[in-house]
Amino acid sequence: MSKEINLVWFRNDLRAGDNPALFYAAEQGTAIGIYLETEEQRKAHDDAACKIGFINDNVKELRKQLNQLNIPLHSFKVTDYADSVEKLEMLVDQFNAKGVYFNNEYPLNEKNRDNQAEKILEEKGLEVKRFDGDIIIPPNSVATGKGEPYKVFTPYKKAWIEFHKTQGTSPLPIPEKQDFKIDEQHDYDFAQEYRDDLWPAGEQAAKEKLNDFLPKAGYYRERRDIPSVKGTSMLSPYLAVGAISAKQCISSLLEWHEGDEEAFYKDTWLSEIIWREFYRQIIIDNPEISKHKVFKRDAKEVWDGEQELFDLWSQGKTGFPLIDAAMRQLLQTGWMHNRLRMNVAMFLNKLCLIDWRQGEAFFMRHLIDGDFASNNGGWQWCSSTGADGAPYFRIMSPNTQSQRFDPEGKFIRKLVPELESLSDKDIHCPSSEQREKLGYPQPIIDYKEARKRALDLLS
Ligand SMILES: Cc1cc2nc3c(=O)[nH]c(=O)nc-3n(C[C@H](O)[C@H](O)[C@H](O)COP(=O)(O)OP(=O)(O)OC[C@H]3O[C@@H](n4cnc5c(N)ncnc54)[C@H](O)[C@@H]3O)c2cc1C
Repeated sequence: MSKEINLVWFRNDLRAGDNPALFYAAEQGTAIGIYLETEEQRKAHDDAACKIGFINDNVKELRKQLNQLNIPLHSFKVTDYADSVEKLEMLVDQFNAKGVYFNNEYPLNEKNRDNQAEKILEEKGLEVKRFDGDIIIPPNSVATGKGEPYKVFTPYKKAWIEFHKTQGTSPLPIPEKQDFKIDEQHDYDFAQEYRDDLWPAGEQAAKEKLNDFLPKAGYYRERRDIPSVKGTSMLSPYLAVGAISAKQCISSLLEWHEGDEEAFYKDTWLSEIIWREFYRQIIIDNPEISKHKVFKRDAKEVWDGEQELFDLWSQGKTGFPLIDAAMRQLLQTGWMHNRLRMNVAMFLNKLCLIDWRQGEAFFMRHLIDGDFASNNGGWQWCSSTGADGAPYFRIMSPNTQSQRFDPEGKFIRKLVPELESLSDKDIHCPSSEQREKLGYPQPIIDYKEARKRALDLLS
């Protein structure tokens, strides 16, 4: 007797390992993979061309991986989320499927799309199964003593760890090879350019990146703030498209700690993965964030800076070497170091008084790891409007940060070559004459004045 067909609707979970929707669909019957590229929705969400290109290649790598298990993967172009639900309905009929399996996505548009798909498919008599593959502990697993969602990271992290101890860390394996003959597979190619030398696509490549990083995990705490050093994992693009799961990452981290749970739960890198979980829980609890609202309802929003400042910031022409180096890193690679993301965000928002939402959208349009929850969380943290955000008076000084985290100007020299010849001291803040001689812009703001203005407005 032939097994029932279940469609697996892939979205930001482009992997075969630790993929609950795929695993259980295959366990229950014959799995057929579907990927729907929503062109218009991507524009509406400001997704970067480099991220779209990376997704395209990850879909192709996933197809290769699945085909070895006799699981086909059909990819199609649709316009928006409403269209993707209609397409799914058609595919269900075409494949005579009994069920549709997928892993939840948490931003509001995606949640609405999924609820709509579930309703329509269930009305057609299909079995719809939803899983949580993008988060390690299921949504709403932890709450404060009053039963409310956490708004502050440290107690959230503590509760997260306690919950996690009861849950275990084993990721799901890849499904067993199925008995199915693949005929033709529909392929929609939406290739775009991205730095595939830095981020080769696929789950295998993601695992190799993780394995390169783990031996250095012991130095993460001391190196993670130095942009000239490869001190962080650079796994964010893979996590954003789901080529690797956060659970797979931390299970390897526990192995690296040789199963020593005490050391594992104290690990700084684990803490960063928990920040990712925290921001996901924040958008689950606060759907209005997906509609561009601030988390802290009483936060002051005083953003009336000149648009020209935004334009110069976005081109890496602020006259502040560290800020310009950071923005050029983003424009050239699609990625920016975390310390620099904080610096450029505070610079734009607090010192230039530009609405953080403009910076948030610019980041999405250029980041290969663009992720709504983490990006919004990061921007609202920096602008002091977010959950457990920086206090309003915390404004990073670009020159002090530059001296502290790039003391010899190694990072600046690489990204702002016109300053290469300057001494380690001068490179952080060249004199007016040096700027003129080297063709480097004068500072677009006076730091001290801008800082004072921000403090007056925000206090
Ligand atoms: C203004 C701003 C915008 C940001 N936008 C994004 C974004 O769009 N996408 C994104 O993935 N991260 C974003 N971050 C968080 C962080 O900068 C990146 O995750 C990190 O730089 C990625 O590099 P990595 O993979 O080497 O990180 P590692 O230091 O190796 O950390 C491992 C993983 O933990 C997660 N992580 C680390 N730091 C954070 C953090 N502060 N918040 C949430 N998750 C974190 C990421 O998934 C990361 O890949 C933003 C931060 C700020 C301040």
